Amino acid sequence: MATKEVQQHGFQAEVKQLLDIVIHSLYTDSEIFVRELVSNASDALEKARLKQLTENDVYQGDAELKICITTDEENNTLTIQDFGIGMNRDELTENLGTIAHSGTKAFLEQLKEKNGDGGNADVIGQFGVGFYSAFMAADEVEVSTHSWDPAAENLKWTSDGSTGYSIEEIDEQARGCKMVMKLKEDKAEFSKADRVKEILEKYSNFVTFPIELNGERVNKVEALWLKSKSEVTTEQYTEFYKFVAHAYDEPKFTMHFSADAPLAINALLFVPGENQEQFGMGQMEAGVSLYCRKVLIDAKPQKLLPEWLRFLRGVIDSADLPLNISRETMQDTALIQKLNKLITKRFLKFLATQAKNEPEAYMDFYTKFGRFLKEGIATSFEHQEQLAGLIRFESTSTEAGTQTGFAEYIERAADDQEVIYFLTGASRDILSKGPYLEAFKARGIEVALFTDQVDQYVLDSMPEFKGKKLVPADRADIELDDLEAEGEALDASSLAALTGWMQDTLGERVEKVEAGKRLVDSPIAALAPKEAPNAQMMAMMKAMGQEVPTPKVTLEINPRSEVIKNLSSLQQKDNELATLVAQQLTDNALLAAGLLENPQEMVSRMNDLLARVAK
Ligand SMILES: Nc1ncnc2c1ncn2[C@@H]1O[C@H](COP(=O)(O)OP(=O)(O)OP(=O)(O)O)[C@@H](O)[C@H]1O
Repeated sequence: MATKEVQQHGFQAEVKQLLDIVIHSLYTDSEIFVRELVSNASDALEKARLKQLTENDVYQGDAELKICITTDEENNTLTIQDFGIGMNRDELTENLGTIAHSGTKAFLEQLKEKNGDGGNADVIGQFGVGFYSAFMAADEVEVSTHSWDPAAENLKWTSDGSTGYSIEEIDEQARGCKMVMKLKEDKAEFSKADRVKEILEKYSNFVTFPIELNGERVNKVEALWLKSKSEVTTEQYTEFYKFVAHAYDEPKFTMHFSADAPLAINALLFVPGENQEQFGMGQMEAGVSLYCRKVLIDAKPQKLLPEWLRFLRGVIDSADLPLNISRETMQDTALIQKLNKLITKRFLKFLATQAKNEPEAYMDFYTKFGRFLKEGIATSFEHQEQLAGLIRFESTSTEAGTQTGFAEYIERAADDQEVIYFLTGASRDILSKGPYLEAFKARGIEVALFTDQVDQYVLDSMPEFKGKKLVPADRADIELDDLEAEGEALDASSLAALTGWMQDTLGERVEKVEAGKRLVDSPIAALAPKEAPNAQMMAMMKAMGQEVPTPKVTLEINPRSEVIKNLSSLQQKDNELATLVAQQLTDNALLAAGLLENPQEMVSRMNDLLARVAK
């Protein structure tokens, strides 16, 4: 036959960078390349199985879905062959010449960030680098392949993992991929059957397809999720998690349950040990696969669970699903919606139990994954109440650093307290020093303190919890009981004169000035109107590039405060100085509320005031 053309290609720059890391500095544990390649083979087989269900014409449609591994000590090679989906020419270039998948990209970014402090090991532990890991053990890798598509060519991809690769057409190739690793001299261990068997048993026991090593079956196919809980050990769960999630950490929580009604479900779900989004690696992809009686329907179904549960990993198997369901039509079926609702409820109930029975583990989970629950509150009305019960926060009734929940808040509150008070801000310390809490403290009313940037947004989308309205403690319209306050107050007529004068003096700066009962120690507080966004919300809107007009506040003055009393008499004697003091008090109140727009003006006024005092 005629000689076939060999195409030469260069690697994308990122691939070169990755290969360099993989080959020179990455793993001491080079054995993991076997797992990476077997897991790719298993993915390819799952894709082939789906093609067989959905396509009329699949190349070698009756090929057995299995992985065959061969060791050759004499030639120092290891061969991993699958009869999966294979690759055509474009796919070879795309998949084995560039880095398109998120896992590896994220890995490179993390590495870039951490470079310099020598702390690569912890980053590396969290990722797999997929196919390219073959070059940890091999000088040269050959991938011979035929795609599922009958019209595709028989191809061979070859590379030494340095600058590029070649692709040539070959005569015959079974469907799937056959990877031949020409092992490095010092990696000859991987051409030994016993060594490879040991690795396969360690990592690939749960692979759902048969794995044969030199013709002998090595893995036990275990659909762990179909077993009963009592038959499964913690180690098995952990290994299974690592396999399905391509993870390297230990699961934080494992939820294994089955139900017969209203749907037949077997689910095995894991909360990972770490939240990858916390490492700034962009949004995670959904990671719970959908099976029907052990047959994979979709590895990453988008609507099987709400988006805010994208951190979950694992398997949901429902015998009620039609087997030949296609990905496109599956997403919106009533059945998927039912599964979604049912499993979400069940999982939230599971979390509530964890919170009760294992509060420490729950808090650790909450610290890492709490943002997802908040996202749920803001986007998923249906589960809001359940989610709200899982939210944790500090409050004026907890020690600094100790968190509580809404249910406990209600338990502690007086029977006639109809609402839940809260305050949002940058930190507990800042909130405690502000003017808003003192009125509540004086009356023994608990205020929940929220200090995460997203909290205001989240709380705005949650009007109540168990029938109790959520009320921000810095709003002007809060009515608190009268309190017998200590200290002599300014008399009524002076007070009326003072508020009137301040109102005129401050003009447009404020909505109104009034004497209030809520202040105990502070002379003055700026209260936001009921409907206005508060300071935290405004900061968030500004960060998102939105125009946010500063709301006009109501100033509440404390008639028992020394400054206020002095201001009242000063105003009679020295209107100019009194005006400076009133303006300054206003700025102080706005500053405490996080609403001060123009601090420069305040500084020059302060200097004026100081000059007068220091005379
Ligand atoms: N045995 C195979 N059969 C078919 N396609 C494969 C095979 N191995 C790899 N590929 C293709 O090459 C792509 C890149 O593989 P690689 O192992 O580098 O990353 P990945 O498996 O997508 O991601 P990761 O390993 O980070 O989870 C795969 O997404 C897949 O499309």
